[in-house]
Amino acid sequence: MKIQDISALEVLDSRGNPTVEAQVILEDGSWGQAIVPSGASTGENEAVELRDNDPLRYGGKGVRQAVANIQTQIRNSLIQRDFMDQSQLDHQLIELDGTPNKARLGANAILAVSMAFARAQAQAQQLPLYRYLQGPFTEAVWLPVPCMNVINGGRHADNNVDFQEFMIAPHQAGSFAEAIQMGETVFHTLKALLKQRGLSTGVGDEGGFAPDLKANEEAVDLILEAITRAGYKPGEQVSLCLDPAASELWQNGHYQLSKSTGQILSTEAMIRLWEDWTRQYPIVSLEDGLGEHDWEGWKALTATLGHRVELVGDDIFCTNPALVQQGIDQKIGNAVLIKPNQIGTVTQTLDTVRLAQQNQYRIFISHRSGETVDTFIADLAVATSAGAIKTGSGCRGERTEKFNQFLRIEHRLGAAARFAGRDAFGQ
Ligand SMILES: C=C(OP(=O)(O)O)C(=O)O
Ligand SMILES: [Mg+2]
Repeated sequence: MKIQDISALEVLDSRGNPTVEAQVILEDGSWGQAIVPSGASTGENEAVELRDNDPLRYGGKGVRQAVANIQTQIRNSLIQRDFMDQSQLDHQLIELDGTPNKARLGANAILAVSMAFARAQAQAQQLPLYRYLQGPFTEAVWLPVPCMNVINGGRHADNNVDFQEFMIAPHQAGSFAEAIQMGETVFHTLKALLKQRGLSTGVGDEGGFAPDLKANEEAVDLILEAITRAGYKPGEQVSLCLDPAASELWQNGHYQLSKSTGQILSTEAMIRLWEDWTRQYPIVSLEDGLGEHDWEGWKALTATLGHRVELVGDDIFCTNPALVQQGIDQKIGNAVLIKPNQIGTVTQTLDTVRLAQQNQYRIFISHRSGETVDTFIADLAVATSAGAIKTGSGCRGERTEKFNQFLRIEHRLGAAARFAGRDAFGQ
């Protein structure tokens, strides 16, 4: 079926920065729309997010050029053409861009069109998006564990906590709906606990609380207490996932805890810290425990902890199949974080998922810290049978809308729905 029209406009993300929205209309009137998100603690090898650099508009963060690229070059090369499938469309976009990292047209422009086309095709084929995206994957009936980021630090909050994300994983649930209820109960209990301790209940970029604390460990202690007070057993019903986003701490070959004590740690000291934390606390998943340049450190971390903890690569892999392949070859990590805008098309995102799964690496689907109410990643998680998703926590609409989409999918699947549970972390 031919593409009849493509359009785009500049809209806003949850940080109030511009981002790209695209619409694709097919000749039968089927229609798809999508908005791309934006990261703050980005990996160096991510596909290029095109910004205008005009200091008089949004401090240089406008995306008018990316929008113009959709309305002119991309539109001209796609309309009145018939694409057999998602892959053909995406490869046309990659070819048109002509660079290895989508620097010419912008990954934000390309991904918005790729996602909008997927939605239009799903509508034309009368399929829910998760079924359209399912492709050669196993049956799309698995709902992931919602890993809710309840304390924010690092680049995502103006507090004194160095590590970026402290998440709860309510894995001992019978359904996604029950997991959300458990997670929200802990979230609200944590709020009451912070209030009682005289700590701030203001939230960071991803909806988790962002208090100033005595030490990074206090974040974990508070969450464990909230889990217990909420009536759950830490480690049995609700465990922890961390994303310290260690690339952000990396300075001159060391890790610097500059928001708290200023302590400077070697790679070996960081590995020891994660060994201690994962023995002491019920941590099932550790993302970016070391930085993207520290491949030797990652090898040692994987050899030390990989048999008992999920080690997720975000900045080091950038959802890029070539980098994931290098990681597999060098035995780095055992799971891949999947963020479609790190690579820039739906097809390449699915390629990375497939490569990881074929090599027994788990996948963990992720939002960005700058989000919108677009729920594409929820359908992507079900389509790929991803065991886990992180999409913030309980009180910001752009995050809860993803939870709501999972609730809709679970409702729609009815008795066929399955909840991933603890297996999602290889435990
Ligand atoms: C979601 C993350 O943050 P950002 O979107 O800022 O990269 C992350 O680091 O995993
Ligand atoms: Mg990360």
